[in-house]
Amino acid sequence: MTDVVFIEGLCLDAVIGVHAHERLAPQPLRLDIRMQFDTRRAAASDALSDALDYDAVARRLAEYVASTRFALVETLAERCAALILDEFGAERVQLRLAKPTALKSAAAVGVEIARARRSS
Ligand SMILES: Nc1nc2c(c(=O)[nH]1)N=C([C@H](O)[C@@H](O)CO)CN2
Repeated sequence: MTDVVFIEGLCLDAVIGVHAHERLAPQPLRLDIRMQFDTRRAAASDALSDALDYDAVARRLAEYVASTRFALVETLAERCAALILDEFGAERVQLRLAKPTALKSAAAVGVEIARARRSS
């Protein structure tokens, strides 16, 4: 089963970066998220309670990211992926975290990671 619930182009702001000027104010981030989740139950019931609610994920990430002040995109990406796996029951998550304004010479910089839920 490889059903995926995705969020494309989630725009969030965070204080993030290694340079002093990045510590002074939030900067824009773009997240692209693919969450592996069996969608058959939700499709059968047509009930949001059976789905991986991407609106709830987006709202929870916005709340969490706004509270962070990491140096590296790697750290924030890791924490966001863990939050999705732990709180929303996704089997796997692929997360791309980009800084569109960090480098004047680039359209964006960032990191892409893939993490799976650890079997207990
Ligand atoms: N692998 C990484 N390299 C760099 C990062 C990062 O988060 N991960 N961050 C910076 C600066 O904060 C840059 O984004 C702004 O000048 C440089 N390299």
